Amino acid sequence: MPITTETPSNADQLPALHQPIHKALQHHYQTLCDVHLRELFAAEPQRFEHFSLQVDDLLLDYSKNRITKETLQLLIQLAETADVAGWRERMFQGEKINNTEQRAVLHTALRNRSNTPVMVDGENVMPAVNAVIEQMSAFAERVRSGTWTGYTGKPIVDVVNVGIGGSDLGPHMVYQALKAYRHPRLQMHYVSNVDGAHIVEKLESLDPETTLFIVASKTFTTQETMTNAHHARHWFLQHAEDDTHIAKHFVAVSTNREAVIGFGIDPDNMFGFWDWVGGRYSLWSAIGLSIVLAVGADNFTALLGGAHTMDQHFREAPFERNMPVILALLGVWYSNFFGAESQAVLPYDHYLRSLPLYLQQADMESNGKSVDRNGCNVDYATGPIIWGTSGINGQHAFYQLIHQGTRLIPADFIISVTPPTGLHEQHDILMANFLAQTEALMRGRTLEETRDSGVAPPHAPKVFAGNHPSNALLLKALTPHSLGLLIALYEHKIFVQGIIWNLNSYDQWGVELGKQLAKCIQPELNAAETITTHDASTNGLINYYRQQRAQQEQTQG
Ligand SMILES: O=P(O)(O)OC[C@H]1O[C@](O)(CO)[C@@H](O)[C@@H]1O
Repeated sequence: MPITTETPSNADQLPALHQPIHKALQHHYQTLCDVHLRELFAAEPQRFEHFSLQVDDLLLDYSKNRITKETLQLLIQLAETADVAGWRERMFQGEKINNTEQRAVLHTALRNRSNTPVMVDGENVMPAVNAVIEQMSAFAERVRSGTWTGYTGKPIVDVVNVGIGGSDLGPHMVYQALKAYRHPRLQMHYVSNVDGAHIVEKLESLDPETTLFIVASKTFTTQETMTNAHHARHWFLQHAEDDTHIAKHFVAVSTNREAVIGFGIDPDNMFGFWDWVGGRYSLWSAIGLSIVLAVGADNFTALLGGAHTMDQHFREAPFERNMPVILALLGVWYSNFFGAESQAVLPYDHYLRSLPLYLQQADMESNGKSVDRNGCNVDYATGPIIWGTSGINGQHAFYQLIHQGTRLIPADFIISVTPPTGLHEQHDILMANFLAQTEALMRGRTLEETRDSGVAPPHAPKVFAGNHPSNALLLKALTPHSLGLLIALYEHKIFVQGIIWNLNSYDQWGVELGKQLAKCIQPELNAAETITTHDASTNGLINYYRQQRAQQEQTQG
């Protein structure tokens, strides 16, 4: 039996991993865990056809996974047992599936290009969604055309997005990814860290006359963002002097109108969104304002369109042809049966270099949980550790461990067919490495093959066990549309895994405790008396810091 704090009386409410299907999968795992991928490929020459799937501009080849058709059938039964289809409908229809905060989860409404009504508390949210898109587009047009000017009449050149977590990672990643679509005059900057070095370094090169700040915060209370925003405001006023000029240089993106007004930003320059948009799912909302400024409304709409295409696919395709469902089930297979602890994300694309970072928040803040939606401790693995970096660079850093280390690390390899730069020779090298890595991980190299390959002895350290699973994701090209497809694919994968693990993927209580403690500790760093209210370690560190700082201040005079 599960180690739970509260055991639901109704067996139907038990997590899918406590239902008989789990036993069936465990049994199946025993029959497959020692089978090598080489054998699976040898037994099934049509494996690519059987285990690949295309959605619009995105191809997923999942044939290099340690699965058979039976595995998939059983995993699909697991998804059915968890009622993934029912939960999926509840999400799309605006039910409050975020049960700890009593909120709907409707990032899909933000990109609902078919504009069908989406109801929350009896109200269709689409008119409000469309109105904000209109507002962002009109504003972006003014900034891009140069008709929106700074306080001395010059067009805006630099835009600084001040935000953290979901109010930073998504827009920043998309801005990098869509470099080819950027406005030639406008440059976006992203300041997130409260470490003063981040904003100081950024402001060094900026001209207050031509800089626009977007203060991006869902709550408008996040300490890091508000501290940076106040610093930016102070810096700006040192130059502009008159605070009526703030209206031309500061805009806000938030759900908290009062706090925006309190900061001194004209509410006409506020772009709103709603509590049913989770921070890590918010790049499609007004949080994407820097994206609209950089690439224009049409390209932003194309990004939304790509995500909408994936939403429709996710909502309608049968599980056996459903890309997010398949990706999610493969992850569950490795986490809960093979004991894999992490998942590598390896984009072979310089412009997607921030995708692993973005997915770390999306996935780990969503499914990094050990209490399920019924308040019970789970006794199975949930969200994996997401990590990775851009391909080739990673090959020369950590791939050794993936190939020959002791851990099983499933990896997603991502690449575009068309290079964004037009440099075909380089792209072929990239592609060849992409393919070589997935092949090497899958095949490995036996002792005999190592000897025959002419490699000098000793041979044993040069043997590769292989049998390492990977997915290959190929975009036709990195466009706003295909990027939308890709991001939404991962969002829905996270959703499906959360349902199978019986989690609420849309709250994040785990980040709150540290925030609260920091608020207590901050004044203590400047207290006159020795601090004794914490554990010995924390007290010791606080007091060491206070003493050292006092000594340094004394020396500096
Ligand atoms: O947009 P806000 O409210 O400033 O929050 C920023 C981030 O802080 C968190 O609440 C915790 O890291 C994230 O979920 C969120 O994306």
